[in-house]
Amino acid sequence: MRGVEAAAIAAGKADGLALMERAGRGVVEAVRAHWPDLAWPFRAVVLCGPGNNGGDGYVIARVLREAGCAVEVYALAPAATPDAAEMAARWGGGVAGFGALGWEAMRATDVVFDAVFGTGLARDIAPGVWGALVMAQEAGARLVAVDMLSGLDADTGAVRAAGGFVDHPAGLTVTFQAEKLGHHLAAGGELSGPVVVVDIGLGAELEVVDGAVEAAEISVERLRKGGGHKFDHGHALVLAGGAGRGGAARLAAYGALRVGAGLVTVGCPAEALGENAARLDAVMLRVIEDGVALREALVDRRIRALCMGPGLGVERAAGMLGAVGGDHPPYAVLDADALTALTTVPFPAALRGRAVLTPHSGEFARVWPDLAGVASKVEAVRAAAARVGAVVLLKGADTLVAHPDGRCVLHSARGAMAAPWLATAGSGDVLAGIITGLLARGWSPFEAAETGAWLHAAAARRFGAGLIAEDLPEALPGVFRDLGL
Ligand SMILES: NC(=O)C1=CN([C@@H]2O[C@H](COP(=O)(O)OP(=O)(O)OC[C@H]3O[C@@H](n4cnc5c(N)ncnc54)[C@H](O)[C@@H]3O)[C@@H](O)[C@H]2O)[C@@H](O)CC1
Ligand SMILES: Nc1ncnc2c1ncn2[C@@H]1O[C@H](COP(=O)(O)OP(=O)(O)O)[C@@H](O)[C@H]1O
Ligand SMILES: [K+]
Repeated sequence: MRGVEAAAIAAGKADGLALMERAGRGVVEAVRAHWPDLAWPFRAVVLCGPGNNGGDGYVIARVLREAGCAVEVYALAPAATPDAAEMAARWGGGVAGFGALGWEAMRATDVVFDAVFGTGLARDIAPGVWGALVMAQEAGARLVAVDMLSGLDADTGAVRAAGGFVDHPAGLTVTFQAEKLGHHLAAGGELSGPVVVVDIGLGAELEVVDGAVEAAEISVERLRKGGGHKFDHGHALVLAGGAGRGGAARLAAYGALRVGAGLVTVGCPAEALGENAARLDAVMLRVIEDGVALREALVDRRIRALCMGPGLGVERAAGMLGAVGGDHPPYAVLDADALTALTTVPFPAALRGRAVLTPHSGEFARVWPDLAGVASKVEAVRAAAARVGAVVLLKGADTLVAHPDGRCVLHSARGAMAAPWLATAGSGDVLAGIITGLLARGWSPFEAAETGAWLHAAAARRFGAGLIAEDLPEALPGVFRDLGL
């Protein structure tokens, strides 16, 4: 974002002061629009940092004063950039230090504006800074984060505050020109609250910011089923584990079938045949005892996609991974036990460019322990994809999908897109199945993963509260109807 601003300023599209004025005014307008119940004029506290985020704060203070609000300004340190210093001068009112902040002032205020740090956060914030934000929340004021809640890293969403931080989301975050990754990833997804974007006029061509990570999208036209018979829509094979362990694979199988694969077969050991037969109708069944049997099954080149992992058992998964190869390897989703198996067997070379790996954060740390500590989830998942030469989808409310070539998309389930009922046993198995079904239909791994994440969350939202994993495949037809399919 700062690059964008610098480019706009250099190109003569805007000067810093004009952008800051629009930013500050935009925050005040966003507050008016977001809280129609807030009586004007109100009492406000503005917390200002030394940089341009603080500069926005001084604009906010002045604009509120003009609107008749009683405003108190507290500065962590004097304004240290030319633009912020100019805005502090234009404010011209009293400025107290953070040391003067107390419960009395906080309890007497309606809205607290956090303009301490924005995109320039460079290290952990001092306890006095997060303490002030906590005090605002506990005193019952509405907390407005200017650009970023101070202490959240704008790129990674990580909290940079030793010893503590706020434990409720901001009442509102008002950001400029475009959302930042830090509003969606890690703690930022939880703590930013509703995020409103204010256009400060940087120009439409500059709106895609922070490079390379874009929002996950779907192609409705590609989801449409054209003509042809069932084999034209692909055959998916879901590998299952032994007796009593078939639930996860069955969930995946129904995900694959509902997303439109022409045929879906569950491959299980003979001991689990009876159990699966009793539970499956439209999904077919065959005995696949081990890796040798899998290799034989894959001679049928109509089997376009494999789902390996849900309920498979780590040892069985390792054997199956070793069997995938030959001249015409299938496309594959590696989830759950197949990911754990990657700690003992190598990723099959035949699946390079043909697989989607779908770890949650625990599985990610197991497979790539050295990447788990990387502060940026984007960098970690990109590095993992590059290492295996396959698509990696790192699950969570902030799902990221990375291609080995560096492309990366974010599926953020927050705000209007929230899908908290997905946090339920077996929902990941259905996601693996949905992606497998799309691979069977001929989608590329990256597109299948991106679209799978989108459909999975959309199905959860459509079903709503009370969702369990079984409901996800059943909710897909409704999602498709909503999309006009
Ligand atoms: N012209 C512009 O560049 C515009 C900038 N805008 C605002 O400017 C912000 C970015 O401004 P800056 O780049 O000045 O950065 P910030 O204002 O976010 O913070 C940078 C300042 O804080 C200090 N700092 C960083 N981390 C610290 C820590 N943990 N403890 C103590 N001090 C710390 C730095 O030394 C520097 O003085 C954006 O978030 C946005 O709010 C908007 O006004 C839009 C226009
Ligand atoms: N709070 C949440 N908001 C949105 N999606 C979530 C949330 N919690 C979990 N999910 C999604 O639910 C799925 C859970 O998968 P996983 O952890 O593998 O569970 P399981 O192994 O029980 O199937 C993932 O797709 C994940 O992205
Ligand atoms: K801030």
